[in-house]
Amino acid sequence: MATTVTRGLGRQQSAEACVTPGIWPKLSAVSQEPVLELEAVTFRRGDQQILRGIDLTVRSGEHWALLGPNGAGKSTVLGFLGAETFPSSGVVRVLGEQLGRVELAALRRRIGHVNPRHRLRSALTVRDVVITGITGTIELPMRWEPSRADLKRAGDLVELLGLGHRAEHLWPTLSQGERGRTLIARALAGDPELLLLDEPSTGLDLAAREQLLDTVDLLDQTHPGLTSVLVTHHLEELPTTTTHAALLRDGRLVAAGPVGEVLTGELVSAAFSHPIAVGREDGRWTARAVRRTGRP
Ligand SMILES: Nc1ncnc2c1ncn2[C@@H]1O[C@H](COP(=O)(O)OP(=O)(O)OP(=O)(O)O)[C@@H](O)[C@H]1O
Repeated sequence: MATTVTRGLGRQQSAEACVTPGIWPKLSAVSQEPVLELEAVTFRRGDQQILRGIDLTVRSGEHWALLGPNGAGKSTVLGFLGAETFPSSGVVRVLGEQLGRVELAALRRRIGHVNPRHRLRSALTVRDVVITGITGTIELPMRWEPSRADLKRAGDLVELLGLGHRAEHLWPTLSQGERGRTLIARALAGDPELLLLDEPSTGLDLAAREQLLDTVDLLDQTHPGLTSVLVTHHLEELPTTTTHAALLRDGRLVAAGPVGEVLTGELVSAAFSHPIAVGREDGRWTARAVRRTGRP
C-alpha cells in the first residue's frame, strides 16, 4: 500500500507517484491501517472559504503534529477528527467511520480529546475529572457511582500523569500545567484509539511545558498503538515521539508526511510566509527567523 506525502499546495500523492530521484526523499513502506482519512475536504462558513481541499491520511500508531499560522485552519481540521464538525464537501473518515453516516456519540467515545478550553463549571477533584473521561461527560452524572474498576483506572492514570499528590485537589485550584495533565488523563480514561491534543502547551511555563511533553512522550510506551494528532503553532512544542507533520496555510496543506521530511526550513517558511531556520537536536525541534546579513 502506498504511503501519503504531500508537498506543495496540491493533493496527496502516492509514494509511487511522487518519488522523483534527487528531489523526493525515500519513503518507507507503510502497512498500518488508516485511522483518519480526509479526501478533498472543504469547509465554508458564510462567504469565508476556510478549508480549500485537504487530503490527509493518518495511520494507526502514528503521532502527527498539525502546524501552521493563526487562522490556517488547524482547529477546524481537528474538529473533523474529533467528530465535532462536518465538512462542507469531501469525505472524512474517523476510525473507519464516515462522518455523516455514523452515530457521533458512539464514535466520540473512541476518541480522547484534550481541549485546553475544557468547559468544567463545578469544582471537581482531579480524580473526578479523570472519571468524567470514563462517563464521557463534563460533570459527574447524577445518581451514578463509579465502580471499583473505574476508581482503580482513574487512580492509575492520575499516578501515570504524575498527579498522585494532587488527586483530591479541586480543578479551580490547579495550575495550568496540572490541568493539562489532568485532561490528558481524562482523555485516556475512555481507553481511546485516537488522542487529539489541541495546543496542549498553551500558557505553560518552561518546566510545565517540558513535563507535559515528557508525559506525551511516555504515552508511546504506556499506550502503544494509540494514534495521536497534536495541534500547535510552535515547533519547540513537539514531543520527540512525533512521527509525522502536516503544515497548513490559508486552508490548504503545504506539506504532509514523515516529520523529518516536512519540517524543513523551506516548507516551514512557506507555511508561515516568513523565512524560518529549522533545527533538530535529540528529537526536539527549534525554529527561528532567518536574520538578513549586513543589517545595521
Ligand atoms: N464557525 C466559524 N464561522 C466563521 N469563521 C470561522 C468558523 N470557524 C473558524 N472560522 C475561521 O476560519 C479560519 C480558520 O480557523 P481555525 O480556528 O481553524 O484556525 P487555526 O489554524 O486553528 O487558528 P489559531 O492558530 O489562531 O487557533 C479563521 O479565519 C477563523 O476565523
